[in-house]
Amino acid sequence: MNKQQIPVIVLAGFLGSGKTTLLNHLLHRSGGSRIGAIVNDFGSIEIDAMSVAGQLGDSTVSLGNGCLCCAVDASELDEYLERLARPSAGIDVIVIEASGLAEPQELVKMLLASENPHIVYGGLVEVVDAAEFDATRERHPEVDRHLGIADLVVVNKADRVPGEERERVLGVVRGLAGRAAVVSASFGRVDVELFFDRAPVGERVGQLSFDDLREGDVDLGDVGDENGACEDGCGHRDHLHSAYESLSFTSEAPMEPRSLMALLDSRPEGLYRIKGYVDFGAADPRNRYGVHAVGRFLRFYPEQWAPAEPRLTQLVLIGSGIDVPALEKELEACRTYAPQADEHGMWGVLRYVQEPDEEPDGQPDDQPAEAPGEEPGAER
Ligand SMILES: Nc1nc2c(ncn2[C@@H]2O[C@H](COP(=O)(O)OP(=O)(O)OP(=O)(O)O)[C@@H](O)[C@H]2O)c(=O)[nH]1
Repeated sequence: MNKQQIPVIVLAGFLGSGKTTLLNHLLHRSGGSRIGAIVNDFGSIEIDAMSVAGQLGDSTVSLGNGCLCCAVDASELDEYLERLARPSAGIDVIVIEASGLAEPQELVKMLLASENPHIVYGGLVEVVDAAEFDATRERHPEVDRHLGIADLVVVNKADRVPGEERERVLGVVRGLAGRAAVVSASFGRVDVELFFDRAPVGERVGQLSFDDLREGDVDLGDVGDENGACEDGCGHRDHLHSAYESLSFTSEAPMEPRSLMALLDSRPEGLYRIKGYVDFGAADPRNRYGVHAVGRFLRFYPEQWAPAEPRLTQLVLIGSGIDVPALEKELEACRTYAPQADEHGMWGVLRYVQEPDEEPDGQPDDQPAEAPGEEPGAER
């Protein structure tokens, strides 16, 4: 490897497996290394990019609204790589966080094909949600193929899976991952050296070529197949995202907590992933609520509004077989214009706020939220 070349690592994994959490861990624990991040959001509101520490700046860029694997040409990616790899940026390693529905081999191919002399492909890291692993594989057998081309697999959410079951999942993943290193983690807390120094650099990465990737190639011949082609007609009928739709919802009016909880508590099976931020207005004027749903798992994360931050609700909902217009109407119906909050309205939300002992370890720029109890109308 040319010393001047910056390794570019692809961070992939199914919806909600913990890619952004892991990227934030890397950013916080990078020591003297400077990480450039490219974040690819599936929805048109760039929630992942907003959740990345430091957010968008000279070292983090966002590529939103669709999977990078279906970019008609790779020029946008090249442009970002160029920007991050220029010597004046002082970047040591670049991490591309793929959307949760991206086809990793397409991203790897783009990197291998890049003519940018400053970068070199640095390996594929797949993040697996240990708690959802069986269900995800059942719905998407393609996941096995993704693990087969990985250089490092992080079996995340170990905290949600008891000992024996975790060992079983690790065993299955090891069987599928071939020669990749497999590590178990909670909240993406992996040894950072796995990324920057030791793995995923190694024989396997050195050998990965177009030929390796071709084995897992999909049939690109069926453009327009109504059961398979991507919305944008790229024809990648076997891509995970071909069966998924997303809804991006923004509201300037606050959300009424009881109505929103009624909607979330009865969300349809196919609505696998929800992420974003909610403004509950008078029910808790101090905090915005980060929200994450992954399968049946739901959590709210209160955090203080920044002083000049516009009070918006911004949500991305991703699912398969969902009725997008109906969901949008239901969300619109949750908006409230009432100046006073319902006294116990937040109870339903606070059930889903994580306990302190579930928290990932304190990160330098974590901003603790204050309980809404001090505000009129909000109680725990
Ligand atoms: N219990 C538990 N929750 C986790 C862990 N890692 C991440 N989470 C939570 O899982 C949810 C999704 O995490 P993200 O890091 O946003 O997942 P992602 O893979 O970036 O999601 P997409 O970009 O939508 O595919 C969040 O609520 C995280 O706090 C973990 O190890 N244990």
